Amino acid sequence: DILDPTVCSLGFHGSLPGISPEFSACPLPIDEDSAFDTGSFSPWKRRPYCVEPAQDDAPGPQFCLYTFEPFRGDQGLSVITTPALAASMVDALDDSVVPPKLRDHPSSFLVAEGQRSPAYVIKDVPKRGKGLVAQRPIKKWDVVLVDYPVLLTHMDVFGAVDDESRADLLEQALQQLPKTQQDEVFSLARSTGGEPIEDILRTNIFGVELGLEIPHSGLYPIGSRINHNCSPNVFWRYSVKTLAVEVIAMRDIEVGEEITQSYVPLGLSYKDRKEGLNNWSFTCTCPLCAASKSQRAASDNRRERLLDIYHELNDGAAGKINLTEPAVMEMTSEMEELIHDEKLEAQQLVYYGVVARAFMRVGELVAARKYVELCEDLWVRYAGDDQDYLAGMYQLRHELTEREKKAIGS
Ligand SMILES: C[S@@+](CC[C@H](N)C(=O)[O-])C[C@H]1O[C@@H](n2cnc3c(N)ncnc32)[C@H](O)[C@@H]1O
Repeated sequence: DILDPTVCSLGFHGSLPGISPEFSACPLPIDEDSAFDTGSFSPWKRRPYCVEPAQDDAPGPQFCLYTFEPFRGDQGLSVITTPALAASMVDALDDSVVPPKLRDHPSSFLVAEGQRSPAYVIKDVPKRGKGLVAQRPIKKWDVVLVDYPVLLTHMDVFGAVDDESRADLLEQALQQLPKTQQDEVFSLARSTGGEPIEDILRTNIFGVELGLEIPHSGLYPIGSRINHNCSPNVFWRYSVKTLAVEVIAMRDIEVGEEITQSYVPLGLSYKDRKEGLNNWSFTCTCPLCAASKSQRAASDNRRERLLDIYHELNDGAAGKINLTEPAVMEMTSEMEELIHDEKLEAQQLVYYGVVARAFMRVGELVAARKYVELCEDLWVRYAGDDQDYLAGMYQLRHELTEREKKAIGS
């Protein structure tokens, strides 16, 4: 569907050579030169400012700074990316793409005044600087907050652009934002020392995407206040169509409980988590990391066993080893218990998928259907309205339906 003119914001029509007239409604890439030649750089606030990648690197794309204002109420947004990707995200700047449920959320910048206050407060938490704490009970799957970025930066900018040009781009990117947002950014935590803007980014950015899964870093002023926990209670749901991050509860959260996410892949052992968190330059003080050595070792054992089960089910599903139906059932219930003990609810998503495939392999289609449905329900919740993420899931359902038809026919 890359040539569908109605989906400009997900394609790269602006950069396609010989663009035909029916696609002319799609935004074209704008860089410094084209903006100068045509005198137009709408919808951006100023003429883009562009830099080339460092000379030593293989020739790469030019990166430009674009600022849009007002964005989501009276906010601003600066984006450092390629001209083609900037053109591809123009639809996302329009408030009309934001679904009503996100506009009405108490934390949304677009919410009507006088709505209920957010479900969290930002306050000091011992040993972790500031953090988000629940100020009312939050139910599993509730949207805890909705946040929009102030700065999006193409990941290659951190490697391919020389230090001076990058510092220049980042400084201008912040200067072009409204003053209140600049103050907000400069009040964010710093952890690595060195040049302040880069330190703020290193401490607070999270990975998002623009265009067709092109990695960018996102600076989200409220989302970035959420501390890390090795058994987190929320996850981030990002939408490339709106640029919104929805923070969703993955279990019930009590009043006074800290709202936490995982900065590293879920389910890692203590040693691997520590290694992963090295990139963030802090020593984790979450309850699991702060637990006694023996408690940590017991948790590591459970996490390792969980991983073993995953591999065994996966190998069985792929036909690399022979599995029996009772073995799949036994591993499935052990898996459920381990996930519960380790508070790793978000992992059910991957485990249910592999359980479904393992049951299909041993010909237990009723159980396979149950886990496909459970898995599908979770995928929809994790992916939100973004159908693109669901393709793998639909493939699994399709395979099962074919197997069921064959079983009925035989
Ligand atoms: C994205 S910020 C989170 C918000 C930050 N605490 C604040 O005051 O704004 C990441 C920084 O928070 C602190 N932090 C987050 N999770 C932590 C944890 N589990 N243990 C210790 N420090 C943590 C670290 O200093 C880290 O560099």
